[in-house]
Amino acid sequence: MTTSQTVPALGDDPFGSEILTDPYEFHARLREAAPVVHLPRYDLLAMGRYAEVRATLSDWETFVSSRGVGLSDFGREKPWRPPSLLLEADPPDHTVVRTAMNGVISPRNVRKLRAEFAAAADELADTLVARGRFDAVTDLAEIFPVRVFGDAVGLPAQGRENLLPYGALAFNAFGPRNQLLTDALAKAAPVQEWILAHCQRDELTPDGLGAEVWAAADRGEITHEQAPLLVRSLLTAGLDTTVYGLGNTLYALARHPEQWAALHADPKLAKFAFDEALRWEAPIQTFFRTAAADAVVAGIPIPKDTKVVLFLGSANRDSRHWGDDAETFDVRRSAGGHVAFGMGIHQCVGQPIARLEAEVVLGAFASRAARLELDGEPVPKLNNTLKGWASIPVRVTAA
Ligand code: HEM
Ligand SMILES: C=Cc1ccc(C(=O)O)cc1
Repeated sequence: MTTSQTVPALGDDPFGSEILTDPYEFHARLREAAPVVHLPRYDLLAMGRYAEVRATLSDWETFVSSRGVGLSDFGREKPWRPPSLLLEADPPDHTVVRTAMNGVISPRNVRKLRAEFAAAADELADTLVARGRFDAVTDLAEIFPVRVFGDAVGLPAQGRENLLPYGALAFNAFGPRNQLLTDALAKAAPVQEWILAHCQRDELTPDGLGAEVWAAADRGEITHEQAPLLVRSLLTAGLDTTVYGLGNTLYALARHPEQWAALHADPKLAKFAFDEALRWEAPIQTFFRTAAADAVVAGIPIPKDTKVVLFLGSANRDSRHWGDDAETFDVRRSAGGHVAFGMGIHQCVGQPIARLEAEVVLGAFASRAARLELDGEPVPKLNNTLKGWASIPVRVTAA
């Protein structure tokens, strides 16, 4: 008897439109069924409970990333692009590159970004609060990160419209080759060309994070052949994630006016509101690992070469860890330990930048707007990996 014949099975398609739009009912059944569940549609083993997701993310030796962190097993299929030197690498190779990237996204380099990020946030908040009614995604969440992070990396102003489609392609590519991925691949060529061109030193400003990656190569921390791939990591992971993270945070706050009131009363809650929103609606819903050896999770055998899918969004709402009010959005909750940024050696290296963006944006709006409310039906934006919104009409009442 193989594991897939001994654990409960769920016939759902977690990459179908229904669950991508609203995953929470499926997550509840997944958590209830068992610590490890078989998804026969993709012949995957799935984990939806906090304890097992956290443990599997932390056990990088057994559950490896170098065979891909999506559905595709790089041990069996050619990746759609050269694998990431961070996300899709294991120690010791990963360790060297991650150490270099930790130096690029250092506290000192992030502190240097604060003034420009805050000025851009204040300018955007002044404009949008004066307007009174706007779209929290198209006027804010999709604008702010592209402006401030695009500048921080050192990209030219022209061509930035390639960034979000490239990220969407990369995140769709972690999933199955369904219509979402097929459509993204169909229009990928010009976008990929622009991205790869702008990983080169001479396309980046001399004082940005991209230049810092190339300077790490000059110091011998990484090779010059690796440098463009590391800049590609920044361009792949640094935009869509924060766009969805900001959008999801504003959605959560607009859906819970009493939570906005708490934030308006105390704008220092901004950091907590962001973490709680990431817990409550994780921008990245799933990541995969591959068992490099026979393993056991919660007493369940997981054979070597098995692909396991980890439902981060489900783990973040597991009442076994978060208590009976796990489904409640509460900015005063201590959401520390959530897995929206992952856990372990691959835990998000860009966290400090994502948090800085959220802190200055939420702080700028919280101090200017006494009320934030939905002003129409939000429209989901479907992606195999990312959960978030294409549009969130809101209206604000100036303080
Ligand atoms: C709200 C925003 C963000 C979210 C939710 C997020 C989420 C994540 C998650 C879940 C991982 C772990 C992947 C795994 O375990 O396989 C990760 C890794 C990573 N993130 Fe983020 N991220 C965000 C923002 C950023 C930003 C702004 C950057 C760039 C500055 C970035 C760069 C990276 C990189 C390079 C990795 C790979 C790290 C490694 O494998 O060692 N992320 N992120
Ligand atoms: C968290 C997502 C993510 C996507 C791509 C990369 C990369 O390309 O290195 C890293 C993280």
